[in-house]
Amino acid sequence: MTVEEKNVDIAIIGSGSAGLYALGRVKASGKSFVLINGGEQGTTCARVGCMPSKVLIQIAEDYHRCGILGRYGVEGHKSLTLDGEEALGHVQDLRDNFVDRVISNSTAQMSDEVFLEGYARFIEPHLLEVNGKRVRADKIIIATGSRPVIPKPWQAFGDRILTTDTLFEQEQLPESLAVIGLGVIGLEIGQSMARLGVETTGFDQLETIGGLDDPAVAKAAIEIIGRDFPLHLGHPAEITEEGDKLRVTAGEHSVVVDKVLASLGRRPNLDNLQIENAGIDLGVHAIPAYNPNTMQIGDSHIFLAGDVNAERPLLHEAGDEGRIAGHNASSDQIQAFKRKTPLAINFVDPNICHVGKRWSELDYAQTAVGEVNMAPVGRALIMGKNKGVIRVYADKVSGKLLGAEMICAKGENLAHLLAWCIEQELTVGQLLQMPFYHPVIEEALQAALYDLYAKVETKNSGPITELKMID
Ligand SMILES: Cc1cc2nc3c(=O)[nH]c(=O)nc-3n(C[C@H](O)[C@H](O)[C@H](O)COP(=O)(O)OP(=O)(O)OC[C@H]3O[C@@H](n4cnc5c(N)ncnc54)[C@H](O)[C@@H]3O)c2cc1C
Ligand SMILES: NC(=O)c1ccc[n+]([C@@H]2O[C@H](COP(=O)([O-])OP(=O)(O)OC[C@H]3O[C@@H](n4cnc5c(N)ncnc54)[C@H](O)[C@@H]3O)[C@@H](O)[C@H]2O)c1
Repeated sequence: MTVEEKNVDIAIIGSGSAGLYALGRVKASGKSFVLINGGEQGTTCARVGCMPSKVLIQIAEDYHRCGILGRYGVEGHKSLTLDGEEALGHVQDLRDNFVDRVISNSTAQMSDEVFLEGYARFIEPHLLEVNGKRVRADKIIIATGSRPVIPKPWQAFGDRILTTDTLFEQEQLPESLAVIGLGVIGLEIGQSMARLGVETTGFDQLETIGGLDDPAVAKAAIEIIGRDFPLHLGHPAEITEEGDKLRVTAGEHSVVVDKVLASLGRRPNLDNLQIENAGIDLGVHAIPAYNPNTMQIGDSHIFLAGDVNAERPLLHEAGDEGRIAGHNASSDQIQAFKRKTPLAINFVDPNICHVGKRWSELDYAQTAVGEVNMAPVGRALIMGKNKGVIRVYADKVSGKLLGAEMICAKGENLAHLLAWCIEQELTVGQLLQMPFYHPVIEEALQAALYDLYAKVETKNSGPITELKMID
C-alpha cells in the first residue's frame, strides 16, 4: 500500500521561536510550506523559559527589597509575609498570557493543511513522517529546540526532581531546595527561591558560577550571590534517597531537601529525528556540522536553527537563526549573514553579563583591561546595590573595544550599550566622547572606560579627551 505524500517547498520542524521566525521569511517568499510541532505549543521562551522565570525573579526581587525599608525608617517591614501559592499563581497567570499571545499570533491562524501537530522524523533525506502522515519537502529547517538534562539515575526520584519544565507548574513552594548546576538557570532560580524564603543550597562541579570566566568577576559573583544562598563548588553532586526526602552530596558538603532543581544544562532535540535517514552525520559532538552564517548543514537541503544547534542558545539568537534559515531555505542562492556581537544577560540581582569576546578568548599580551568596583558608585549607593565589578577589554594598540564581563546593578542596560559599541567598532576614546548623565549607573561604566583609556596606545586628538574639536 502506498502512503499518500504531501509535497511542499519547505518543511519547518518545530514551532518554537526559531521555527516561527523562519516561518515569517518563508511565508514572505510565497513558497509552499508546512510547520510541524510535537509537544506543547507556545514556545519554550514563553511557556517554561525566559518569561515565567523573569516573573518569578521580579516577585523575589520585590519581596527581598522589603528588607531595605528599615533603613528608611519604614515600620512593620519585617512582618511582611509571602503566600507562595499566590506568588506561583501570578507566575502562571502571566505565563498563560504570554503563551496565549504567541499561539494566537501564529499557529492558531493556520489550517490543518499547513500546521501539523506531532513529532517529525526523517524517512529519507527529503521525506518526513508525522503521526503516520508523510511530507516530502525540497528544503527542511530543523528548529526543534532543547530539553533539560536529567541524569538517568535521578529519574527514579520522580517529582522530587524539578526542571524548568515542571517548576512553574508547582502549586506550592518547597520548604527546601538543592539547585544542582549553577549556570544561568541555577543562579536565576536559586537566588529567587532563596529570596522567596525557600531554604536553598547550590552545587556546581566547576569552581565558577554563571559560566563566568573572568576570574575577577567570578570571584565577586561567588561572594555576592553566596550571600543569598550557600554555593558549594568544585565537585559533581550526587543524590541519594532519605525517606521521602533527597540527600545531595558534593565533596564534604551534604544537605537533605524536599526537592532538587536539575539545572545541569540542556540537550538538543536531535535524537528524536532519525536524522541519519537524511544521510546526515551527527559528528563527534552529536551536532551535524553546519555553517552559523547560513545555518545550512554542509551543502545539504537541511538547515539548523535555534537551541537545537546548542551554539548560542538565547532567544534573540534563535530569532536571527530562524530568519537566516528561513531566508536561505526560500532562496535559490545561499546567502551568508554576519552574526551579531555576543551578548548574554543573567537576570540575577545584581545582573551578571558578558559581551563580545570572553576572557578565555583574549590574547592577553594584546589586550588592555579596565575595571571599576561598584562600592563607591553614587547611584548604586543610593539604590542600595553598590556591589560588583565591571571589567572592559580593548585592543591595546587601537583601543577598539573587544568585550566585557560584569556583575552590577542594571548590567542588562550596560551590556547592551557595550554590545552596540562593539558592533560599531568604536574605540574606548570614542566612548568617552559620548554624553554621560549624572547620577546614573552608566557613570560606573565611564569610570571603567577611563581606567581602560589610560592603558591603550591610541588616544583622542585635541586637548580635551572627552570633547571633539570643531574644524
Ligand atoms: C528557564 C529558561 C530561561 C530562559 N531565559 C532566557 C532569557 O531570559 N533570555 C534569553 O535570551 N533566552 C532565555 N532562555 C533561552 C530561550 O528560551 C531559548 O533560546 C529559545 O526559547 C529557543 O527557541 P527554539 O525555537 O530554538 O526552541 P523551542 O522554543 O524549544 O522550540 C522547539 C519546538 O520544537 C518541538 N519539537 C522537538 N522535537 C520535535 C520533532 N521531532 N518534531 C516536531 N517538533 C519537535 C518542541 O516541542 C518545541 O515546541 C531561557 C531558557 C530557559 C529554559
Ligand atoms: N537569562 C538568560 O539568558 C537565560 C536564562 C536561563 C537559561 N538560559 C539558557 O538556557 C541554557 C541552559 O541553562 P543551564 O543553566 O541549564 O545550563 P548551563 O550550561 O548554563 O549550566 C549548567 C551548569 O551545571 C553544571 N553541572 C553539570 N553537571 C553537574 C553535576 N553533576 N554536578 C554539579 N554541577 C553540574 C555545569 O558545570 C554548569 O555550570 C543556557 O545556556 C542559556 O542559554 C538563558
